[in-house]
Amino acid sequence: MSKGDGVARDPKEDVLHVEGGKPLNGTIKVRGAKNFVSKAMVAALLAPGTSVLRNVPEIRDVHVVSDLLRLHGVDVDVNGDKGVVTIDATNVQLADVADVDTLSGSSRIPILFSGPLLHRLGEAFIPALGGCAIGGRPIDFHLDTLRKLGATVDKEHKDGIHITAPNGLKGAKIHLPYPSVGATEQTLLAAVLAEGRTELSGAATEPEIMDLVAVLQKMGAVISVDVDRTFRIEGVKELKGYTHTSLTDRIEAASWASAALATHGDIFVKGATQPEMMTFLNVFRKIGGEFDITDKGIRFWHPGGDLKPVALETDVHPGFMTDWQQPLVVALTQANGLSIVHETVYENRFGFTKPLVQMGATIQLYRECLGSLPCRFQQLNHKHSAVIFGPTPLTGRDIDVPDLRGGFSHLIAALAAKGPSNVHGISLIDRGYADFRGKLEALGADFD
Ligand SMILES: CC(=O)N[C@H]1[C@@H](OP(=O)(O)OP(=O)(O)OC[C@H]2O[C@@H](n3ccc(=O)[nH]c3=O)[C@H](O)[C@@H]2O)O[C@H](CO)[C@@H](O)[C@@H]1O
Ligand SMILES: C=C(OP(=O)(O)O)C(=O)O
Repeated sequence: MSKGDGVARDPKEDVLHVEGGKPLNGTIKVRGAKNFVSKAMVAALLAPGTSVLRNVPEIRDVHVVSDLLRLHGVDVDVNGDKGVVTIDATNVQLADVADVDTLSGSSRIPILFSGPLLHRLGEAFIPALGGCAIGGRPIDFHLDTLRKLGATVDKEHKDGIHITAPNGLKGAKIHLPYPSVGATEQTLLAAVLAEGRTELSGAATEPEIMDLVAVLQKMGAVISVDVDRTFRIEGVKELKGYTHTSLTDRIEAASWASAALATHGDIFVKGATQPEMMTFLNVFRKIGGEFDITDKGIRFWHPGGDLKPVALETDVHPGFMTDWQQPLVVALTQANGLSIVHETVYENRFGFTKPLVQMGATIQLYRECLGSLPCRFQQLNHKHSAVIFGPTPLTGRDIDVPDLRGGFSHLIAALAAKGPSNVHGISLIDRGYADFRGKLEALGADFD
């Protein structure tokens, strides 16, 4: 994640002193998904009128998207306590590009404004994007999709990438070379109001995308989904505002589950739901973690004794999510034997393991695909496979948070380690983990 995200911080205060070695025990509540809520907020831009989103987490990405919407003349009210965001997109205007650029540095969401702005205003700018620095994160699929729908993309414009569609967008046949979450959402947000039919094959089908489809359907869109990753979108003439409750953040839930394993703890994650977490739960069980699913949430705990190693590959849904990988790797440092993790979604998502090694973990990175199938990164020289040998005691130290999930992983490592750690750049975690300090307190962590 870009550290230039427009939030001024005093480095001396942006640090957590952690006294590790204590199990995390207790109950916490997880709200809506970072990777859905931000997209649903952009969807509101498609329709004049008011949209209401519930179960919204108090994370920085929500504020970034709120401010971006406001820069476009949209009325946004965020009630953090209640977790309700109300958006009135009756008025929409083109924002000042420099202002958007200043804000957009911490998130990848601004690119998703393209379709709605093209429909409402006939033009859009794509600012410099942020998001976690875990790979090159190109936007070629997004631009190709917009071109196929009839937009003109000018990469030479003095203010950045300028997109226009003076004659509106028209339905098209689009195939994604890889099931990209963002490019699938880009297509949905652009095609719902395009003239005619759009067929999107090779699409991603993450639960957060399906919740976005639910929101769009509430707004008046006609979208069908086939089992073979094909979406069919019948363009409609207009949409209206929606009221919707976000699905739970399955990444945050899995992160706390990993924290329970790594610290020998017992955490009840209120709000966690089984269907979106099935793949994670299978792996959690294979490692030796215990869980109990109730109507209110899922309890995760370390039952004592040895944890078992696993071999896993990250993948698009319904595979094992890449965003689950980093926190789980910390737990795997405590499993008895060799675990193998093949990261197939991002080419550069193991940088966070270096501080873990300095804390005592044994983790070796490989350029080869150490999985059942070669991935897109085969022969590309990226260290995208990790072999973790455990159990290794971890010792506290000074750590610099590199990105959102890597940062949470370092926090877990510090909590599992013997002795004190200083985790620097801790506010990066606020982008995706609501009130993590309050939750740590509720779980009995020793920190200040
Ligand atoms: C805000 C948000 O929802 N972020 C999530 C979203 O990111 P995001 O939508 O950015 O991730 P994508 O699914 O698009 O990226 C997956 C892969 O496709 C590649 N790619 C993507 C677009 C493109 O135009 N060209 C291209 O080559 C990327 O470099 C990456 O290797 O999905 C990821 C995969 O589940 C998650 O890790 C992120 O947490
Ligand atoms: C990679 C992530 O997010 P983003 O796409 O916002 O950088 C994440 O949430 O782990």
